[in-house]
Amino acid sequence: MSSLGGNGGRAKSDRPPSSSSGNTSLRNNGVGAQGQSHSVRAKPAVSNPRRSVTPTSTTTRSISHHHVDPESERVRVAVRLRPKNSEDLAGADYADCVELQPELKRLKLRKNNWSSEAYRFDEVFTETASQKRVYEVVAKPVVESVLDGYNGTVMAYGQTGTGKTYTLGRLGKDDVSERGIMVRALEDIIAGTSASDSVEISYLQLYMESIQDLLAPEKINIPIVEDAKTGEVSVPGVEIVKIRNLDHFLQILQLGESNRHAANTKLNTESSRSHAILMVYIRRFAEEKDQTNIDQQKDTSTDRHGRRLSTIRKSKLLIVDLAGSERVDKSGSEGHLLEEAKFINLSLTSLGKCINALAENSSHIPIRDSKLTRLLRDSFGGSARTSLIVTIGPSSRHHAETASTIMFGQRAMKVVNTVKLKEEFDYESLCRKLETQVDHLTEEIDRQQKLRENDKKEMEKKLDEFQISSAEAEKRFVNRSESNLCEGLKFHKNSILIHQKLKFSSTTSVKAEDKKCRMQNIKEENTRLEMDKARYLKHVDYFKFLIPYTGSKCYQHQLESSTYQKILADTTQMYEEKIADLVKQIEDENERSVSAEKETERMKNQMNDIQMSMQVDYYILSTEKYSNKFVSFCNFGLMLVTERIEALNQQLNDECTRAGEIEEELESTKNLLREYQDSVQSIPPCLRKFYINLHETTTNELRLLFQKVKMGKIFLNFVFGLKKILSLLDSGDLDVQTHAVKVVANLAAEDINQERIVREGGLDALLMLVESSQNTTILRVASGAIANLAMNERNQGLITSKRGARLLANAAFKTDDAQTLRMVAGAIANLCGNEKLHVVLKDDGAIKALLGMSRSGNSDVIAQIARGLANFAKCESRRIMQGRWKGRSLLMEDGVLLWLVANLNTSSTSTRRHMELAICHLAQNEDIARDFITSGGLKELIEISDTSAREDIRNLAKKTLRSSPLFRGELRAE
Ligand SMILES: Nc1ncnc2c1ncn2[C@@H]1O[C@H](COP(=O)(O)OP(=O)(O)OP(=O)(O)O)[C@@H](O)[C@H]1O
Repeated sequence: MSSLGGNGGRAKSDRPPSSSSGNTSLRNNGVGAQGQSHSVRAKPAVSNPRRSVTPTSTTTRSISHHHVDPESERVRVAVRLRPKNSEDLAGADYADCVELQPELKRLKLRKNNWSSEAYRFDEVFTETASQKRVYEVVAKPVVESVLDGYNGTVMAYGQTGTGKTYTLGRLGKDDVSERGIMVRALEDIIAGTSASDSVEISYLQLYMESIQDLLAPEKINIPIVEDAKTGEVSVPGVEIVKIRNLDHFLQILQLGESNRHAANTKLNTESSRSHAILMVYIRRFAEEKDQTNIDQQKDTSTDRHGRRLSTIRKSKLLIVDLAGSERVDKSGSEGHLLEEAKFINLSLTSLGKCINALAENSSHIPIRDSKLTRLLRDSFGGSARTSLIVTIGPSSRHHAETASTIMFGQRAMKVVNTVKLKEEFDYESLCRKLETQVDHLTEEIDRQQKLRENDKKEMEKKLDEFQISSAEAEKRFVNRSESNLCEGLKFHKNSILIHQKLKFSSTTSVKAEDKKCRMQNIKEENTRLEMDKARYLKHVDYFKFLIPYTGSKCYQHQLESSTYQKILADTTQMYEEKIADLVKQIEDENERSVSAEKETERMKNQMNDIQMSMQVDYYILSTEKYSNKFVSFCNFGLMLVTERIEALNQQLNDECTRAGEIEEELESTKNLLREYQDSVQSIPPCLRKFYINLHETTTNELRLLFQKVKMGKIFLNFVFGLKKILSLLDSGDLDVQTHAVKVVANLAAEDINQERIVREGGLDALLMLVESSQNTTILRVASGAIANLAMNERNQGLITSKRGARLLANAAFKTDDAQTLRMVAGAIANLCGNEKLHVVLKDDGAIKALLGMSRSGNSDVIAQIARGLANFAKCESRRIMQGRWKGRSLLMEDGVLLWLVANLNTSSTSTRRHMELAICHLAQNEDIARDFITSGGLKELIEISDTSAREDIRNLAKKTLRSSPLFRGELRAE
């Protein structure tokens, strides 16, 4: 399961690399695998799987199917700076704690007063960034992917009053350009869904570890339910409202807002003390378009009632407005509010811990520590696409909170989610569809069965009739013509014979033609013979006519000669026979011709019969073929449905098996955790060896450690070694001591490590070094470490209570090394910002020492001195203005004003700004007004009101000049 609760083992190859620290180092380039795009959403190359539905038997089954097309994606983080409010402006602070470089997507945070660090984010919004732009960069890509079926989270994190609710929850009733992410997201979701889809919301708040329904505030303590198999988190008791349109949503959101509990704190009278979570549930219907089933789709994409059948994509958008992340002590919470802040801190702290653990690829993610982390388990390291906007204010007063907010954002950027498309079949529809298909097919099969039976009966009848008629025909054939009729019968059973028969038929016709020809010849021959006979008879007649007239004996003789008579008789007979024969032949031929014609006619009739029977055959054959085809089609359909059911069964089995595997995995992870905890209890031998032997370790090992710390690779994980490292601070080996103090100084640079360093005795050890070490490097590094610790309000009192101010003052006189003096001055300057320590600082000689360090002439040192004096003077003037203090400035005795007047015009711009501020604030002390005039302060104040590079300082100087009667008098006198 990959979520807040359990992706510890996942490789994070695409995690953004972190670069080494330094005065302006990039702690996190933050773009990593996702490239430079500022868009939160890299349009996923997630395929759009379609599910095919196949016809089945009459039983249907609904099996949950989660399509998984995972894609690694880092949590996207943007930072937004709130414009200065009246409090920020009134304070006319010496410097903002951040500098934005939006074109580089970079933010520079003043690390301390001599250096800053740069951090890169996915986007950096200046105070002028519009709500529209913030939505489009931070939330719109998430909203679009939610519409595509992915879960998404948009979350705001930051100190109270920095604009989380403004960014997320602004309704913009009067001015739509003011609308926040919630309204804009719903606007896009409503526009991106159709009437058949559904958009529902619930709105809840997490307050004091209790979930309350903001749409039904009477519902409190609503439990969170986690699906053991899918890990999905739900809050089943909450009200879910189906959204009709944007106006409807605005009404609901307003109702929820009015129910949201907001407690006043000193920091912001409208500060929200609860975490508000808007949940938007989207169900979208997607059409089936699987090409493989296109034919079946044509028939079955609607059920019998004409309803369309589809898959469902269910996705969820969380918009989370976290409670303020400031510390309890600073918000001035008391009593109930203190309790409340503890709970708020508990959930935010555990969110931070989870994010740290995920960013560090830890095997244990403490998701169960709070309800907030349980609710957000899918948003960090899970399968949702997540965008985080961290909001910060400009004021240096909240430097520590701003720094911790920025670090939270940086760590969140290292968290990688594995987004997954969540698509399910609309199982109800699928069942309906399968049932419909089954009904349809069953009906069709019955109908076809009936048709087939009818056809069969019809065919049998026809076959019978045909058999009868063919038997009769056969009989007739046999009777009429022994050979030809039999042949004819065979023809109808065999197409080859039919062709032969056809051929025969044409041959018969040819023979008839021959006969006609021959008849013609015979007739012609006959005619010719008849003509010969006639000619011969004429010849005989002519001889008979000549005989009486010639009397010629020869002729007589010839005529009476018996031979001649015989020849004549024979010839005559021959001709007569021949003629008779020919006549006979003609008659025979005529007879045969008639009989052949008759036969031909009969054969033609026979042919018609045969063709008729052939058509019957063809009909029988095609009907059989059709019904066979239909049967195989039905069988195919049945087979597909059966296969589909089997596949779904298989899938169910697979998922059950997978669930079993996951449970086993969980069990083994738990065992591992137990082992790990055991091993933590008794520090593993390797670690023990490493740290116990640290005394003897070479400086190279320490160097390596130092590098690691410098690279930011070791933060809280350093627990095992911190004590040992601290013990090395008083090592006899100078080299070891030097490296050890460097390690500690670098650890102290991280806010997150400071509490532990102080608890483990690190502050004492550092002060001891400042007091006793003669080594310049050690002195410089130890002072730097103390300066870092002194940035944090909670350490400042501790430092002075441990004589830190005096030790730093002594150190200031002990060395002339400019870099060491810069650190010492920086440390004192930080302490000057705490009004409770002013007296101690003065009494312990820290102010005098501060001024004394200007002897170095080093501009960096002078910058720190000026900053310290500005801090001091500002705190004093604030107390005076708030009526909490009256009296001469503690700075006057040590000659601060004279120093300021003397150095003002020779300093660099930024140092000059601090000096100008110090002069302005000192000028507000009425009790030193006269000294102020005589020391030349008034002249400088007038100059500042006119020429200062900063408008706010010019205004402060003018205001001071106006407000002091003495100054006004002086000005009039001039
Ligand atoms: N970008 C901005 N532009 C203009 N005004 C802003 C901006 N951000 C915040 N504000 C104003 O600052 C004030 C505090 O903002 P908001 O209530 O949103 O802070 P928050 O971080 O939600 O505080 P809390 O944690 O207490 O809820 C509001 O008056 C708000 O209108």
